[in-house]
Amino acid sequence: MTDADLPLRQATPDDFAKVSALLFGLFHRAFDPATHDVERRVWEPERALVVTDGDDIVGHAVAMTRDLTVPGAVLAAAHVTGVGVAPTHRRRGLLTRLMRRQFQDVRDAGREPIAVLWASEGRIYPRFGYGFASARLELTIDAREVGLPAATAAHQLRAGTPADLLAEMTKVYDTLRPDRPGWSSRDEDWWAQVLADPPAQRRDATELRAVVHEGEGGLDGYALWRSKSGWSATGPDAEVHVTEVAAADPVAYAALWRFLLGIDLARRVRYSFAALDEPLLHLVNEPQRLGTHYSDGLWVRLVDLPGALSARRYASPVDVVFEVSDPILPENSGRWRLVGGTDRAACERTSAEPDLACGAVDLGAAYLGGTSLAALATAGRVRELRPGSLLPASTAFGWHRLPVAPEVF
Ligand SMILES: CC(=O)SCCNC(=O)CCNC(=O)[C@H](O)C(C)(C)COP(=O)(O)OP(=O)(O)OC[C@H]1O[C@@H](n2cnc3c(N)ncnc32)[C@H](O)[C@@H]1OP(=O)(O)O
Repeated sequence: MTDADLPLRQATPDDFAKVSALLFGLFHRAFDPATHDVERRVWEPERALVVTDGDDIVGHAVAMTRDLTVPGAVLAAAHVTGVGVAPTHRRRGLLTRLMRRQFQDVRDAGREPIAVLWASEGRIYPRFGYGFASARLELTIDAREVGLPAATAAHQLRAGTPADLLAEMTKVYDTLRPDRPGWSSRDEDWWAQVLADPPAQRRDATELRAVVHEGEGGLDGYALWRSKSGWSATGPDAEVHVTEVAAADPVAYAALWRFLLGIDLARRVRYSFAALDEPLLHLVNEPQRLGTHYSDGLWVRLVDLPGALSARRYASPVDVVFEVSDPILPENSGRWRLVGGTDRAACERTSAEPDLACGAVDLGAAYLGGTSLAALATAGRVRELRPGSLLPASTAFGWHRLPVAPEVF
């Protein structure tokens, strides 16, 4: 039997043990029962695909059912994860088969116009039409070298375990989510995944801790963090590892960061999910000492191109014709006229002369408003066919807030 003939099928609940063993191995993680259990809670067998070779599972990919906030809208989006092919079967086209079938399934279900993922390596997914759509800043903050303005309003911080404060955190998250491109919906199981804190993954740091903020109007922010003890020849040298900060207003945002940066005995604060337009850059008195490092984020695939382009909103009026190429999903190829603005959008096939030419991969990259069409044009990926059409389209695809995903899924 050649690899092209190996059976590819929808998973069953009983497949999870083998899928889990495959993924632990591929991602170079020692098996950990606690992680296995929490991953099982979010795994969706009916949306998982496996390739088998005899009794072995040698390939896997799953699409999780979650919503994603995009500019001006909250959309159903296939959250693709757990992609892997056994080292014994790599580079023989199994991933290609899994991706094609997954797109077909998503298209057939007709519910999700886009798919989204975190890529283990940037080289893997552009060939399948995924564009690099959001980036993030990883911060290593020199806590004693940055100052924040003093508090100006009455407020209160309440600390507890994540389990104790889950209801409060869920409330804040769901209130903020509709206006935060890159945030994914979290049901009870996803919160369990986000808060899962297996000792095997703590890397010598403490358990996860939570703090919520209450301002004059009540609950309006929270942070999740852990810390790692450290002593140097000159004294205390602990680190605070912040995993999430969410705040509904500037008072809560400043108060949470004042708390995190002021924890006694700590000298560094690490945070890996800052947006490229992170407000902290403008709050502290020494942004250089935030120790910013540019890093990756979400990759977006327009599975149903007209459905996706008409589902988001645009920062300014746009009326543009794209000539799109999409070798993997030819249904998306051809000329599309997009007319939209801040309150509505429509995208339809047209025979009109095109203004811009690009791949579906480039519209995926631009979709969340984090990668500009102008930058893609400078990189030679988007071509301006009608002079003057690029800048208004590029402005329209932007948004008032840059996308950032608060968690790796
Ligand atoms: C959303 C997520 O889950 S991200 C996690 C992705 N998984 C991992 O990184 C785990 C370790 N790696 C793997 O499991 C596998 O190597 C995979 C899944 C990345 C690739 O699976 P394969 O079955 O080997 O891929 P497949 O044979 O279909 O390759 C298709 C093409 O992509 C290329 N390709 C695949 N993986 C890579 C890679 N890691 N780097 C560069 N090119 C790659 C292949 O060379 C091939 O190119 P070609 O068509 O020009 O010959």
